[in-house]
Amino acid sequence: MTIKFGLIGGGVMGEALLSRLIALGTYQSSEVIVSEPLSSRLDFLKQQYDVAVTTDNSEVFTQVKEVVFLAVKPQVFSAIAQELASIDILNKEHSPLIISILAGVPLSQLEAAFVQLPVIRAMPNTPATVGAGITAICSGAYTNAKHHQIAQQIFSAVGEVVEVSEGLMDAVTGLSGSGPAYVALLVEALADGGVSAGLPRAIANQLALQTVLGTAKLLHETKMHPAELKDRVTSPGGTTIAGIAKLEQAGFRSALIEAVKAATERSQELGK
Ligand SMILES: NC(=O)C1=CN([C@@H]2O[C@H](COP(=O)(O)OP(=O)(O)OC[C@H]3O[C@@H](n4cnc5c(N)ncnc54)[C@H](OP(=O)(O)O)[C@@H]3O)[C@@H](O)[C@H]2O)C=CC1
Ligand SMILES: O=C(O)[C@@H]1CCC=N1
Repeated sequence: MTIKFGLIGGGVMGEALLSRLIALGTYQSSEVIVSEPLSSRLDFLKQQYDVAVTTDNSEVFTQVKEVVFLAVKPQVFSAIAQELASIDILNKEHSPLIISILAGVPLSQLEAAFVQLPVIRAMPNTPATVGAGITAICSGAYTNAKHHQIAQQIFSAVGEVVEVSEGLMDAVTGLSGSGPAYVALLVEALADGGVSAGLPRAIANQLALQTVLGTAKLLHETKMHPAELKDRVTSPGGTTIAGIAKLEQAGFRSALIEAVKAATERSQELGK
């Protein structure tokens, strides 16, 4: 069987993508190879997804025909680029498409490492695990319509896809890439508030989670502006405006704006 998809870095995001791609049949298990340094992790991925595994990244490059998917930390990118510099990828019969989800690492660095290869930089997020992610993609100089279609197919398997210019990728990282952590914090804090107000923990967790899920669904399905929804919930002299006044006093909106900006700046730093 031809190896079509090679994953370098089978950590949180690598596995999230892998699990969906196999579950949806985008790639068969027998068409996938995963490279990871930790043998216990490799054993797990092999057992869970029935894919070929290796500790040698160069094996991925020499075997893969369609896509090499980079899902390592940005901090190890230069080591990997050096490791692969000696491999004659260009002289392979089929040059693979390189897809990188590394925060911050720009197309210029990727294209310097994978000379004349088609490269797509992408930023997915963890809801990809359940098919509810959103991924922004931007394409390098050597990509064509076919590469574009492959990337669209891969990321559509895990949620929505948007195309942006590369200059916006760090901002995407600060918002939707990191965003699931902000929302998780929100859910946890809402539940804590409920417990503080006397609710049993399990009920508070359920109320908090379904409130966030339901609100997101309502906004998504009706396309209502968030400000309009806020106005609809806020009865004059009622409970919600009392809660909102406290949030404004604590700088809730400002904290979120600053969080997205700080994460964007950190993404920019990771690319230097
Ligand atoms: N987590 C997220 O929500 C998102 C992450 N990203 C990006 O995805 C990438 C991966 O992040 P994440 O999955 O969270 O990180 P993880 O640490 O979970 O995954 C990275 C994996 O790469 C492995 N690895 C380390 N060195 C090498 C190497 N030389 N060759 C092959 N594999 C190696 C690690 O193994 P070991 O643990 O043994 O070191 C680990 O399993 C990052 O670049 C991040 O910016 C993008 C969008 C969202
Ligand atoms: O925290 C990080 O650096 C990665 C990138 C986006 C989400 N997680």
